[in-house]
Amino acid sequence: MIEMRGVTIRYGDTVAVDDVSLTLPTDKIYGLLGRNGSGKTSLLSALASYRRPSRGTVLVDGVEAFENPAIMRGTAFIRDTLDLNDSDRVRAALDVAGRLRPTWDAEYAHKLLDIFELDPRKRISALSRGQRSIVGVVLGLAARTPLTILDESYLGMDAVARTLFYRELLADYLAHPRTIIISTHLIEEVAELFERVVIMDRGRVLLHDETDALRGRGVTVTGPAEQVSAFATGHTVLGEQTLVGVRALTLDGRLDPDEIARGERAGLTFGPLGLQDLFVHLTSQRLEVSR
Ligand SMILES: Nc1ncnc2c1ncn2[C@@H]1O[C@H](COP(=O)(O)OP(=O)(O)OP(=O)(O)O)[C@@H](O)[C@H]1O
Repeated sequence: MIEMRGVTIRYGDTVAVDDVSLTLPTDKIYGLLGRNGSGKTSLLSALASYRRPSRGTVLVDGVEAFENPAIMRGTAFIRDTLDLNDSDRVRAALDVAGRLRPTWDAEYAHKLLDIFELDPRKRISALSRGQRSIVGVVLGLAARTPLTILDESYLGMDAVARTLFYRELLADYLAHPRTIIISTHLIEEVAELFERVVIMDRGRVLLHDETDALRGRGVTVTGPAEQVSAFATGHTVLGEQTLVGVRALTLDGRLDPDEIARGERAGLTFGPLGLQDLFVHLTSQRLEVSR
């Protein structure tokens, strides 16, 4: 169990994390979502023992995490800015990681480089942005640490590389269950991987729940604009998209099955609420929804 108790992180006058208490059961994949500047990286730095909170504590299985060598060896914190020696070759960077971590799987690391078609003889300084991200992802996955944190670590990767990454992450997690926390802005793309979702807003945790429970929080209804609007009367609308006469509305809450059946007979289609729609709704005050 990983616990944050009353964690506050300040930079001068800025309160980046504001009195957060959070309990994270282990061996799950978490998605950490939040708008720019909402405090995700700061929160993750405290979870990874990179930063001592201004106030509060982080406990791993009841033990204070900060400056605890065993907990730190068991934590991989991969950020978009990799802390690597630029003159090293990729192979050397992997060797360093292997010496630091008892759980490191060198064979798996090289298998991942093969999958991503990255030559281990390349120098870190010669890598493209996406290739640097691939090195980060390899360092995170092959570490097989009880706590693995990927903080927007795969942003430079192209769509093929990201798909390979999601596939590998899931396969390796199923073979070696551990706690993985992924912070991302590519919500819909990774939503399927998350067992639980934590949403931050202005330094606070707005929501922490199972992904399946969140999906049950709303429904989308799509069809001819007029019919959709008529159907939505009396419901709270969370989001709207209209394109050449077809309207898709996201409605709050579950619908009565009879109501859905009536809507389907009228030519409307229904689907579950997308995580991104819920996120946008919960964290944006400035997006006006028109009807
Ligand atoms: N080293 C720092 N010095 C001063 N302020 C900082 C520092 N790091 C972060 N902040 C501030 O703390 C707040 C939270 O930043 P943080 O990087 O944790 O957010 P984030 O959710 O990770 O953002 P993003 O999605 O843009 O990466 C922001 O207001 C940011 O300006």
